[in-house]
Amino acid sequence: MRIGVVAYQGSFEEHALAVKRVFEKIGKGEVIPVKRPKDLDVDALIIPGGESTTIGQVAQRMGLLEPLREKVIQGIPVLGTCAGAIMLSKDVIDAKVGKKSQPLIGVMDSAVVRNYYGRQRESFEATLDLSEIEGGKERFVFIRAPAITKVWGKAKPLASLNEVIVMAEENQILATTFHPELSGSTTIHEYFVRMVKK
Ligand SMILES: NC(=O)CC[C@H](N)C(=O)O
Repeated sequence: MRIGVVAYQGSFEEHALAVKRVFEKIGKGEVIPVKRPKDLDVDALIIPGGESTTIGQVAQRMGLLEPLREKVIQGIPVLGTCAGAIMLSKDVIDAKVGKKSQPLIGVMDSAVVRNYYGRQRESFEATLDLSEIEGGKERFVFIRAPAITKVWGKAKPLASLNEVIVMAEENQILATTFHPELSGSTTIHEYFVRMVKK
């Protein structure tokens, strides 16, 4: 199994490490940094947290955005965390400035509000109940996190925090508003690898 991690900006190295830890457990697998369309020869993709405007603009400039969107539409499994979840969502607004145009993949039936938690709580830790993906209660970090304010169609919520959706999936798309790659736990990455195997 080859998992590609979009590697322009943000926490792509931490994602690569988390995936490598899962691959060590199951005995095989390769992590590929994805920067150009030619890097897209992979079985699954991760779009990391960072700054969604930056990741989107660089992806557009590198000619990656269109082929990436094509791949996701064709059904490649994809995990988007934080900025990655923003990139995947169809409906994106910023908590402060509202609608603002930015390059997106825009395929998931979800509405996202960027920087939802505002200034005081720009970054915080919270305990999440992962029972929907056969996990327990774990602590995760939220960094200037968005919120998934709505899902529709085939998208369904997998975890919430104070009634705000923090993890959702739609077919082979998995989105989290928090940073599983910074938690030291590999529960989310293991779940994603199981999705890829299906
Ligand atoms: N940690 C993150 O990925 C933050 C996301 C960032 N606030 C954005 O809107 O793109």
